[in-house]
Amino acid sequence: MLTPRIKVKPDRFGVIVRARTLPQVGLEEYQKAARFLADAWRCTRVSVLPDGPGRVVIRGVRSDPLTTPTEHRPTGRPLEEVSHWELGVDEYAAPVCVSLANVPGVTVAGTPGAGKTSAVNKFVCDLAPAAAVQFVGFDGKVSRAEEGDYADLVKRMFAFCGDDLDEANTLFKRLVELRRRRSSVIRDVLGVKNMWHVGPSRLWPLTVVLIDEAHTFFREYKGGDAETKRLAALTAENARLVEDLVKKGRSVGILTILISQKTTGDAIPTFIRDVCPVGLSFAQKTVEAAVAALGDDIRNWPDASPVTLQDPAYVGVAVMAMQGRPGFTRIRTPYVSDANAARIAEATSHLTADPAVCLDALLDATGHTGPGGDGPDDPAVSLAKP
Ligand SMILES: Nc1ncnc2c1ncn2[C@@H]1O[C@H](COP(=O)(O)OP(=O)(O)OP(=O)(O)O)[C@@H](O)[C@H]1O
Repeated sequence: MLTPRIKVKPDRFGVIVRARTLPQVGLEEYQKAARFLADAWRCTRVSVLPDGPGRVVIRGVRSDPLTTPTEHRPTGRPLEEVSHWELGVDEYAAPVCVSLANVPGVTVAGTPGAGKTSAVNKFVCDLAPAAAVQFVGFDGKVSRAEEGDYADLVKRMFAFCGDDLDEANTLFKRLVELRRRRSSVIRDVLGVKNMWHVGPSRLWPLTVVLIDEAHTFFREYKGGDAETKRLAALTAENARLVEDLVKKGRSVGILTILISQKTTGDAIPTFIRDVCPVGLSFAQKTVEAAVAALGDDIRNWPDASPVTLQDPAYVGVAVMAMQGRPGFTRIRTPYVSDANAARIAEATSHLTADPAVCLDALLDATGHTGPGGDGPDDPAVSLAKP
């Protein structure tokens, strides 16, 4: 009998064990034994992953990281890398981080009270201290910013709009205009076709478009009277404008985050939803809602389905799908209180700037006259390199 030598590191949740494989006992045999190890070690769950050739790392958690609430107190200091979105920890307490570079859209779904607002608070608080990030907010739940979840965050937003469809339409058009201007000048001004090759900067900030209760802005109005027809035309146009932002915004540094209880096709048009590479879902009531939020594949992973997260112990737990990776990750997101979000928004409000104005400044500084500038020059001519 051979007994492998192991190295054990305990932590708050359990143990991390590093071991060598043995003749006829490889990774697969360790993995098959995981559930017996869980019983023997009195762990909630045990996973075995490769740790280089001939080595395995065994993670055993005695208390479940998913049902252990955590709180995050934002520091107010800028992140080293603004494109790193630290979401929380997975079921083995390993940090889960998503790269936002080259991501044009994110969807966040979940039943009321499941933790969406707290997740958005964290996201904004983490990025707000960077001058290279600007935010714009839409909240379909309120008429004015002071009424809702964005009452404090609005201080760090260069524009905000409530449920007024005309106002939303005007603001979406303004953002599409920014997208167009950026697309037409990016090569001349940044010297690259994709902003992520050089990273966001103060004058070319990552522009985060937060659309909460997104269905408000896209819903279909059915009816023959003139007002209903007008609203139907507005929401249809809103959908086309947001489609433009999501389909063409990636390379010019525009990230759209759509938040809605359900992300079924009637709430967020599928031509928008299906081009968002990152999807997060907090608890859901039905399999259909889970499929809308995470794609059809979630049917194949019933243990990870957000339908299983309806117990109050799972408030703040989200399931994530990432394009190009099999399976799903469950994540315990830390709670970020409104008070902390207010503190950070206030402390960083001086960094707020309209990216369109930043673009004007950048064009001026680099001697370009951008489209939409006042100069008599044909923009195509004035932007051409000598
Ligand atoms: N990550 C978390 N960890 C622990 N508790 C949380 C977490 N997120 C939220 N909560 C608790 O749940 C409550 C509701 O959360 P939140 O407002 O984020 O839900 P929501 O999904 O945005 O709801 P709604 O759709 O109604 O806006 C919070 O006040 C807080 O008490």
